[in-house]
Amino acid sequence: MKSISRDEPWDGQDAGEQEEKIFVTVRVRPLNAKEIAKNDTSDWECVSNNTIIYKNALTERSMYPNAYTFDRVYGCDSTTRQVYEEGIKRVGLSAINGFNSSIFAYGQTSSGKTYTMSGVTQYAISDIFDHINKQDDRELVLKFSAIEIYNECVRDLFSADATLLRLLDDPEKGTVVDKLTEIHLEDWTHVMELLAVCEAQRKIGETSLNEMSSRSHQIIRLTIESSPGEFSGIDSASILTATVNFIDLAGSERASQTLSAGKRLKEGGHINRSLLTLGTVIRKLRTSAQVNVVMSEKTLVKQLQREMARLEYELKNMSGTPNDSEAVIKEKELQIQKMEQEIKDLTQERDLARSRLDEILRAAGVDQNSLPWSDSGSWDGGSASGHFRNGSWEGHSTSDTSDVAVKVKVNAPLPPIAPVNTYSFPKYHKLLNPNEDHYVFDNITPHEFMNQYFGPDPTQEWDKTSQKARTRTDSVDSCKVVEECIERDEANNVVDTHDQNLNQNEGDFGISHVNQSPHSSPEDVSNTKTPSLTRSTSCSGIIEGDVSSSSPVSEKNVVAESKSESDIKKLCQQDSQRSTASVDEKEIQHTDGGDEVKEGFDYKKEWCLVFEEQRRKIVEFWNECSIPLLHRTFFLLIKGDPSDSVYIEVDLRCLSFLKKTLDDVAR
Ligand SMILES: Nc1ncnc2c1ncn2[C@@H]1O[C@H](COP(=O)(O)OP(=O)(O)OP(=O)(O)O)[C@@H](O)[C@H]1O
Repeated sequence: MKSISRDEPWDGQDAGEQEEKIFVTVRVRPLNAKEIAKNDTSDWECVSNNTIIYKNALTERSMYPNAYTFDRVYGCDSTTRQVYEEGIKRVGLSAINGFNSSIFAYGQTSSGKTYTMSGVTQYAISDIFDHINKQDDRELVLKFSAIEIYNECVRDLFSADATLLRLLDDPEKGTVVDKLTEIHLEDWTHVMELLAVCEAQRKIGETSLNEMSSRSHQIIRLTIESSPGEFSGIDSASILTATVNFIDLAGSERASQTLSAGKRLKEGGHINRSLLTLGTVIRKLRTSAQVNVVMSEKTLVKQLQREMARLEYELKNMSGTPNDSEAVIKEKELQIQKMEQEIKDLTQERDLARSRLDEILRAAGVDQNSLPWSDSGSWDGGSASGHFRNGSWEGHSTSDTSDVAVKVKVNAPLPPIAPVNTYSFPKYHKLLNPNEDHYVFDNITPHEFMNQYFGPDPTQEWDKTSQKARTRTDSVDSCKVVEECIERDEANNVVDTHDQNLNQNEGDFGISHVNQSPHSSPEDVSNTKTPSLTRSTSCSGIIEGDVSSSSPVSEKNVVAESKSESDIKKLCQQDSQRSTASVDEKEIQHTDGGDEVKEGFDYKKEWCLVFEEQRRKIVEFWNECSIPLLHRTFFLLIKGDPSDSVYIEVDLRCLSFLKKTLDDVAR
């Protein structure tokens, strides 16, 4: 049972003082004779004045709450008088004060709507009559009309013929029923007669659930016209009108339960559809969405349009403040809007970064003329300067104690994962800082540069993998050779300022000075001697120095063939001249004696593993971040050449940064 009341007040009442409210009550019908005979029990129980619980926790309903709260609930021992007095009366009588109001009975078939509504209607009209009799300053006229909506058709319950009525839109009154009979109420006996006619005229039918089931929606409308009394002195033209609707809706029903077929089934379809529409319209009114025109065309909704408008007002202005759930929904909507905006901004930033990166890579390829985009998996040689040369990697290694640079030439390709101070990015450097010959960017190493601009290295985890791969005995051996060579040079005090200059000017594209890096620490230094570092592992035991040609390389050989400082200088110069020489990956060249030591380190295998892992990760990121196809095509250029590792790393960092940002936003 639902009652609504609101409209213009009269009798000098202030609308603001009037409480506008939707009052919802529930009444439980007692078991009928049939149900008692079947030993049925009621599933519902009123546990307080406003809470009702569902006792039978069937699996079907286990998803739903079992306690419901309303303005008022009434058990099966309640009387209609009680139901009327404790809530509905105030709403019904509000029409006397100029407030339009409606009293709905809504519920499942055979739940007792007609039983309760007929009683409520009588009590309300009776009370209105009483009030009119007491009123002396205004003249009140009561008009009575009744319609039923049956199978989407409107019928006048006081019309002799069965002519269907049309609904018209009046600019002032809203929806009106054309040619509807309105009867002036004379007295209480007259009321009872009219109510009896309505009952007799209304379509009822027998279903398995209700012998006298209402098959139509019934609306009894009582219109109260108030005009100033003969001696009131107020302008007689000011007639005020208010209406109260008593709406007994047909009950919703399941065809399976009502066992309806044929005509009953058709009626049931109309009833359910119209009730569904009514519910949808009310729900939409609440969310301030515009009610669909098609829905408004439904007869029941159209007829109740004024009530709908009032309902909308009530729902939106409930006690002046939105209820909790509405506030939460609004808050969430705002959050969603904000997040959508953030995602939009981030997407733009990402696209911008992507296009810049693409430009950089393109430009780098043009400038260097040496991008290894060939299937051969190795560098072609050519004009590559600085760090990469003829498929080799060159750099200077220094000890933090002596600052002596020992030039190391590595024939093996650059391993894919480079720890701190081991990568160099001549291409980026040249592009971003073309006037500088050194990779150092405001005194930061390329790796720091990468960290600064592309975020932390997402491949740190893979370092472990690659480290594992590199901890093979042969790698260890080869690294030992490098370390021993360095130590040997230190021991021989081959310190020369010229060499230092040489180191700074020529070789810094390679290994950065450990003691120059802000991140350098004793640990870093010691790390440079572990096989896990790129410098060591990628050396593949190839040292431009006095390394014995015998294999495995022994300490003895290294010591015996240590270089003098002039030798080192010479080596550096030779190296820089030999920029176009082709070098076999698996050969070790001794520049002094021309001896060749062949090593069988298969770094390609390792690289393949790591490359596969990186590629997998990149594809993962693509999918997680919904990277556009255009960007993905960039990866087609990466054929798995170890020297591509720098591009892969850049890509990974960008993607991981993007992923992290998106995750943060999502959180
Ligand atoms: N509170 C009540 N006390 C006693 N009997 C009741 C009560 N409510 C309903 N009944 C009885 O239950 C039966 C069904 O009631 P009613 O016809 O009012 O249901 P309804 O909801 O209008 O059904 P429908 O939607 O099918 O028209 C009737 O016989 C009615 O007398």
